[in-house]
Amino acid sequence: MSRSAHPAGPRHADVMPEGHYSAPPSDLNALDSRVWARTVSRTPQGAVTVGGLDVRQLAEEFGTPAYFLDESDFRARCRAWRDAFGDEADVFYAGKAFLSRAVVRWLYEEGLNLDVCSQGELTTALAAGMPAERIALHGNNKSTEEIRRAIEAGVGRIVLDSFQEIVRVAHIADRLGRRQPVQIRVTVGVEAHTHEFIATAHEDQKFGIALADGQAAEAVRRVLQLESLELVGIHSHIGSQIFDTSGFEVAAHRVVELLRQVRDEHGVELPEIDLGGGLGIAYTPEDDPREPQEIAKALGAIVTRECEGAGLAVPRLSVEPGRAIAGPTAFTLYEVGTVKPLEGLRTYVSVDGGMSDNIRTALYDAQYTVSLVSRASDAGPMLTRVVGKHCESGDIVVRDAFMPADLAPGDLIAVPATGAYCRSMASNYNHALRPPVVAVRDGEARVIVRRETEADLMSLDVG
Ligand SMILES: Cc1ncc(COP(=O)(O)O)c(C=O)c1O
Ligand SMILES: N[C@@H](CCCC[NH3+])C(=O)O
Repeated sequence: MSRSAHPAGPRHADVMPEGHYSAPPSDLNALDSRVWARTVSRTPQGAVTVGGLDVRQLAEEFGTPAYFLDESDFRARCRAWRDAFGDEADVFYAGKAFLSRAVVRWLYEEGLNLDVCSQGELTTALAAGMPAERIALHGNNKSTEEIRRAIEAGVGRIVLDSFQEIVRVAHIADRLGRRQPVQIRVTVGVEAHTHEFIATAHEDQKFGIALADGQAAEAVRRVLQLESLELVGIHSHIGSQIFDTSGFEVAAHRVVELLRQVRDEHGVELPEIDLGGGLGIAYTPEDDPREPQEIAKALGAIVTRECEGAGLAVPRLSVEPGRAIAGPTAFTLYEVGTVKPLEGLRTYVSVDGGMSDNIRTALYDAQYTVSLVSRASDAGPMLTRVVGKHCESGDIVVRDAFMPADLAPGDLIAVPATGAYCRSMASNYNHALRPPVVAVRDGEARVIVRRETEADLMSLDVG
């Protein structure tokens, strides 16, 4: 549909412009519990609260844009994963989704382990007191310094990603006089039904060692020969924002086949299998994620069945959810700066943040919803595009959203489900100051990552 074909007309015209939207929701003031953190609700007076605190007061105190994270929801999700997998399995929260020292303490207290994939994440984890044996180190190109720090700290596992890395980790462990537990990350050849940039188990990509051509079996041979490495298991991560367990089923089948091969060739039964993370969340009410209980049951059953078929003892299972824990627990609060109607197209709503605090829309064409939160409105719907303030026309936060037609500068709007991969992927584009993360719980709000300041920016610019 070409844009010039759209007649000028009412704000949401008879001939609708291209986009991902369906009909306007019947109630623009409703907050769909599938996409909002658990303690978010709208008061009878119209404003929205989180953890019992009014967003207008939060904006007043902490400014906008800002991420507000529902701590009790985060902790509840940790517990749900922990309880669902029980004592026979380990849950490693994937720190890349969002990590801070407060988060590390919550993970520790709720009984989760932690997957880190960089020195910064490792430092954060250790600084907040996560016991090293509960940390796993990932990465397709870990530096020698990262490896040294991890081994010295005594991390529970390093996940090996290439043949060069096998030698590198073995050498460093040897020099430090350690025997380091390791897993080998394999690519199982599954095409995950997700965006190309976040699928990770097809063979033509940078992560892992391929099962298909015997490379993974060769990696096992090499690791088993190295005194300073203790091979504890095989790791597979098939991608991200995945809704069904069929990809995990194929992955488990192929990983168990490798375990069988290893037993037959070396007489060794590897005690661990990690199926990675990647479980999807609801960004819009159309998304239908599985509950941890259901996932745990399905994955446990798949692994048990495959191992029984191969005559192997069932290894200890681990998983690495990041998005599924952090994602739904936060929203980004923005103030509307300008409202620009383009007749017959849509209304552009500019907010005080943008692609610097949420790159996912630009990067993956991710879909989000948005709501007016500083008041309720009984105005009719208008089709909007929520955009940021960056010098980039692709600076879109929410591509298509219906908002009340009386939306005006000064209103506060919020985008839910921004707890994962928003603050952690935030940038300083246009010298933006990255927003704070404010944890809210039982009527109290606390900054856990402070807003960047101009002084922070200037301190990097050494003249
Ligand atoms: C090895 C590994 N584990 C876990 C995750 C976490 O993924 P998600 O946040 O989608 O659960 C990732 C990222 O995709 C990953 O690469
Ligand atoms: N950052 C991605 C997912 C990649 C996860 C890490 N392998 C996202 O926002 O969806």
